[in-house]
Amino acid sequence: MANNSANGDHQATKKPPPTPSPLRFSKFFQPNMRILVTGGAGFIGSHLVDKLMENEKNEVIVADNYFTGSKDNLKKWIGHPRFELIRHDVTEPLLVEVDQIYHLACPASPIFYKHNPVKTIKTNVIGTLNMLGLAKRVGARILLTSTSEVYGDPLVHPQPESYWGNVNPIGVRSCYDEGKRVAETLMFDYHRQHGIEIRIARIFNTYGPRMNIDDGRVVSNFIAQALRGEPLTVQVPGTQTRSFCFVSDMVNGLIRLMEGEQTGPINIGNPGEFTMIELAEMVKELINPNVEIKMVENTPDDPRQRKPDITKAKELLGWEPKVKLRDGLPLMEEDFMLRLGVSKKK
Ligand SMILES: NC(=O)c1ccc[n+]([C@@H]2O[C@H](COP(=O)([O-])OP(=O)(O)OC[C@H]3O[C@@H](n4cnc5c(N)ncnc54)[C@H](O)[C@@H]3O)[C@@H](O)[C@H]2O)c1
Ligand SMILES: O=C(O)[C@H]1O[C@H](OP(=O)(O)OP(=O)(O)OC[C@H]2O[C@@H](n3ccc(=O)[nH]c3=O)[C@H](O)[C@@H]2O)[C@H](O)[C@@H](O)[C@@H]1O
Repeated sequence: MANNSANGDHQATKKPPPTPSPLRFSKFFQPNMRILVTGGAGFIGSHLVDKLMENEKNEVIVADNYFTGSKDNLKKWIGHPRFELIRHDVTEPLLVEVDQIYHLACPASPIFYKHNPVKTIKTNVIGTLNMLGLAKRVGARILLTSTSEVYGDPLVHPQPESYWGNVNPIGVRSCYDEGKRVAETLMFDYHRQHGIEIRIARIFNTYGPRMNIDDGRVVSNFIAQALRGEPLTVQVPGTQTRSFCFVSDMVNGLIRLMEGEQTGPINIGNPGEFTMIELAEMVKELINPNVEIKMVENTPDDPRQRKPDITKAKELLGWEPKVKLRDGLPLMEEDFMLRLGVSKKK
């Protein structure tokens, strides 16, 4: 494992953070916490918005270009006095007055981020630069949703935050992996150079209701296939592993990180590790025992194993996931059946 002293030291910035709006300290006017969620119309973002809106002291602004997200995910909040939805691409500057920024905007599914790789890089680099510029101007705290893909095809297992990763810089996944690595670099440079309050979450595979049907990610693919009675497509060799975190656990982890004192990066994920064959067998057992499991071709640079070391999240945030994969998968079923217009096949 590479020695990564930088991971521990970056709290010690000399510069004071920029001053938040004077209203924050007003004696007579107590404003709500104004929170920007970029990518809030997407899968994780919309669940995060639901949770943030539960707190009556929060005002939530979502900025999203709807590339992989949808207004449907937010329909219960449209028209709510504490909620605003802006069609906006983060590669363009955004002028809003906020206290916190959850910066999620970025396609997450490999088929979407590979669809227009140059745009994916721009979203990660220029988009993060713009959101950091906004954080600097208004004195907001900013949280980046980075990814376990910064570890690439990891040579250390499970992956602690101190591991620097094994990433192909010129492969078809690089627009995402390297884009997020640059986004992390930008976060720390703004922190050290300008005193911005930053938080970095390294998210491991997350699943749950509202994932795009057929967006190519393995859990949504298998559930949709099982409900349609189609074969579950396990990409070879099938022994590659992933660790799957239910979305409600993820959202709690992100909020804890934002509210705490740690910059991160901190792994947020569920350490339960499964091969893709094991996942297919579980979906078959729980959703539709009549479907076949079919081996199909894989895509280049697919990481062979992935499992978070969540010691830091446990110790520093007091966070750990609660929902086991076996309990989480059935929680997606109803949402997928409704959207697919099918009933359970048994
Ligand atoms: N879901 C996972 O397993 C996972 C794992 C690691 C990291 N993440 C990160 O978490 C975040 C959310 O992931 P998700 O699974 O909800 O994905 P998602 O694709 O459902 O959501 C991403 C959202 O960002 C929006 N978006 C994309 N490009 C944009 C742009 N240029 N300007 C404005 N909006 C833009 C999309 O329209 C969508 O609403 C992403 O940053 C992703 O990299 C997710
Ligand atoms: O956790 C992460 O950091 C990243 O996880 C995902 O990346 P990946 O793990 O490759 O996600 P999937 O596309 O769901 O693939 C997982 C595994 O399932 C396999 N797979 C996928 C789809 C399928 O139909 N069958 C199948 O066996 C793939 O070969 C791969 O080994 C996404 O790239 C990002 O959302 C996220 O940043």
